Amino acid sequence: MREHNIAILAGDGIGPEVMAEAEKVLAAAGQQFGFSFRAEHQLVGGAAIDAHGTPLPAQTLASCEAADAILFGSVGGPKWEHLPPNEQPERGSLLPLRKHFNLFCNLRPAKIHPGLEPLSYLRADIAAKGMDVLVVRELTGDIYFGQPRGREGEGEQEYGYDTMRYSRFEIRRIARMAFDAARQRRGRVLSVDKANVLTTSMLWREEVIAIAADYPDVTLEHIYIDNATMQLLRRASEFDVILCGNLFGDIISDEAAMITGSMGLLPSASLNESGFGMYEPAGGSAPDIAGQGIANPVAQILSASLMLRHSLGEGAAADAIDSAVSAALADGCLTGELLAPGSQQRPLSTREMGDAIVQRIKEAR
Ligand SMILES: NC(=O)C1=CN([C@@H]2O[C@H](COP(=O)(O)OP(=O)(O)OC[C@H]3O[C@@H](n4cnc5c(N)ncnc54)[C@H](O)[C@@H]3O)[C@@H](O)[C@H]2O)C=CC1
Ligand SMILES: CC(C)CC(=O)C(=O)O
Ligand SMILES: [Mg+2]
Repeated sequence: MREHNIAILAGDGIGPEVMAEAEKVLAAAGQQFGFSFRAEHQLVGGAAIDAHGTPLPAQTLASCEAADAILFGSVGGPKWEHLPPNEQPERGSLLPLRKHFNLFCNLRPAKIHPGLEPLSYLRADIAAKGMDVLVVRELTGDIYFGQPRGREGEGEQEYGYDTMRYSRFEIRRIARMAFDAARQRRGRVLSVDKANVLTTSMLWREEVIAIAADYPDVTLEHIYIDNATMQLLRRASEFDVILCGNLFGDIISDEAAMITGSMGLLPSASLNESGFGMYEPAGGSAPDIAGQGIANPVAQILSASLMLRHSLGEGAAADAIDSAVSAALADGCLTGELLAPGSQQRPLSTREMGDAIVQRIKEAR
């Protein structure tokens, strides 16, 4: 039997709740498709601060380094917001993990599944046309990592600053990922920038155009970020691959999630050049619903599916998970945030949603 070695970092808030369901689904898929896992569970983020005084303990990093892939939940929450910025869960664990493993390529696939249009926050006639986008977000550069950054001055004169920065190399590298992905899809790349204002974006646009020359079969268009957020609402069905820097990709992927129906539906894969990856929901630790057993586990489960596909060579099992998720949703298995206001339907708990997906994986063979 094939054995995969994975590091599981559930993190904070809803992280552990949805991770438990992803692990159940992985075990069921392994049983069906003849593989098993050696999983190391490690603390990260606020949970690691509470236990070890640091958001990314050496032991957690060592487990990740030894693993074939990392399955990540989410980190952060009000409990740790008083800490100095670099010691908080997000800047002290998530961003360093992305940088440490050079996970420059973040893939966020967002789709309105046929039949699930009513879940979308789009107007019905627009949702009816569907949406199937892949946000390709650069993940290790931009204003999230650029130096210098800081705070200086005092009183009313105190100011904060960050540096938006991209090298030609970084832009070309992520642009190639987007064009390659478009070749496997509908052959269209929409590059998002703010080249009417930002110097970084001017370089971004120049380099994306240069890379496009190697992909004559792919159509390239450019759009400013402000217009992109509104066009996505107006004509979501026309978008294919959306290529973005780190900041704009962060923003537009949350919008794409809500077009499918919920933050809790959007998975992501963060990959480096050798195909090593960390897999995590696009959303965060959702402190507003944590601890209630009501979070939607689908984004975590679909992230596990992306892990099987991109890092572990288990494409058939990934297909089975994706189909089971679609089938469960189509059968009306819905967690609370997916129900329309005033709906009389009983929402499924996190665990019941996981069970519904496991059941459909087992029935599929
Ligand atoms: N990758 C990560 O670890 C991320 C961490 N964060 C952190 O998470 C914390 C909360 O951030 P927010 O801005 O509130 O964003 P969030 O994504 O955690 O939550 C935004 C909204 O979406 C809902 N939501 C998110 N996931 C859901 C799920 N699986 N099922 C149902 N509803 C879901 C939440 O209940 C909330 O109403 C912050 O500390 C933030 O820094 C935020 C984004 C990503
Ligand atoms: C800490 C943030 C950069 C995480 C986030 O919002 C994301 O990756 O989508
Ligand atoms: Mg985000």
